[in-house]
Amino acid sequence: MGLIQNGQWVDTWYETKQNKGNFQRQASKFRNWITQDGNPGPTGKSGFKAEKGRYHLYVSLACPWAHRTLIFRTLKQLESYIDVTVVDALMAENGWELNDPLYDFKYLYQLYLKSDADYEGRVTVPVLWDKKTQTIVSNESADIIRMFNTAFNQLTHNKGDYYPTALHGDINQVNERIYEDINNGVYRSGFATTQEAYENAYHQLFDALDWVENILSKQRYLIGDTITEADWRLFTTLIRFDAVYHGHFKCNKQTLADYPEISGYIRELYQIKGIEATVDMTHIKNHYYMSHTSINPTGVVPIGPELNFLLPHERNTKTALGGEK
Ligand SMILES: N[C@@H](CCC(=O)N[C@@H](CS)C(=O)NCC(=O)O)C(=O)O
Repeated sequence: MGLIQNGQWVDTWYETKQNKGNFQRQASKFRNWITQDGNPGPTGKSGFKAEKGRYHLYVSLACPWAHRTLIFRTLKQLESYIDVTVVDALMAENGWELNDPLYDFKYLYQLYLKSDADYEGRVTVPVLWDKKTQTIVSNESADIIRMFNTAFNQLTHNKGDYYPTALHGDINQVNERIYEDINNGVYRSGFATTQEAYENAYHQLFDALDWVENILSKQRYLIGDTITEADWRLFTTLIRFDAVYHGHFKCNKQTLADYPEISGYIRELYQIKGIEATVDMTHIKNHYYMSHTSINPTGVVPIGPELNFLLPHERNTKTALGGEK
C-alpha cells in the first residue's frame, strides 16, 4: 500500500502522526462527470458524453466505495454500456494489482499516471476511465453513482431514480452523518493509531448505528418508503460489518446481527435483483485481513461468522409512517 510522489510509486502506510492518530481519507482529485450531452457536470471539465462502450470501470470487490458503483451499474442496467475490471483481492507493496484489458498494466497506479503524469497522492478504486480521451473521468464514488443514476437514461430507458430532486436535502443530510460516522467511521476506528482516536471513532460509530436502528424501526428505508442512494451508500458498509469491521477494525460493541431492524434491512437490500451478485464475501475478507499487515501481520483470515442474507427480511410490513402494514 502506498502512493505516488514525484511521478514514482512509494510504498508507505497511512500517515496518522500529524493528526493525533486519526485516519484521514484523502479527497478524490478526478471530479469530472459523464453527462447526457457532454456538458460539464457540477464539477470538472466538459466532454464526457454518455455513450455505449466508451467508459470502463475499475473496482475492487472488497471496497465499499467501489461497491456502490457496481450496485448502481446493476440497478441502472448499465452492464452492456460500461465494462468492468476487478482488481486483485490483495493490495500489497505496489498497491492495487490487476490484469488490465486496456493497456496491459499490472498496477493501478500506472493508470493514474497515464491519465495525469503529475498526479500525486493515493491510488484508489473506483476509477471511471474514458477510453476515448484516455483519462480518468472520476475517482469519486459519490459522484459516479449520481452520474449512473441519470446520465445514461436516454440510452437505457431505465428511469429508476435514487436521487429524486424533491429528496435532495433529506438525502444529503443523512449521507453526511452516515459518511462521517459509519462509512468512514469504521475506517477511522480500524486505522486509528492512538487509543483516543480509536475510542472517539468507535463511540461515534455505535451512536450512529443506534440512530439508524431507530429510523428503521419507524420506516422502511432511510428516507421514508422510497429506496434512495442513501440506502445503497449505507448498505455497502453494513454488508461487510460482521465479517470484517467487527473484528479486523475493532468495531466490536455489538454485531449488526444484534440490531433487528438493521439486520432485516440488510437482507432486504441484499435480496433486491442483481445485488447478491455484487457481493463476494471471500474476496472481501481476503482483501482486508491479508492486505492490512500493520493491523493483522499474520494475514490469517478468520473463517466465521456464518452469515445468511437470504433469510426472510420481513421489511414489507414497515410503512413510512412508522406503523405496521
Ligand atoms: N473517496 C473515494 C474513496 C475510495 C477509497 O478510499 N478506496 C480505497 C479502497 S476501499 C482505496 O482504494 N484505498 C487505497 C489507498 O488508500 O491506498 C471514493 O469514495 O470513491
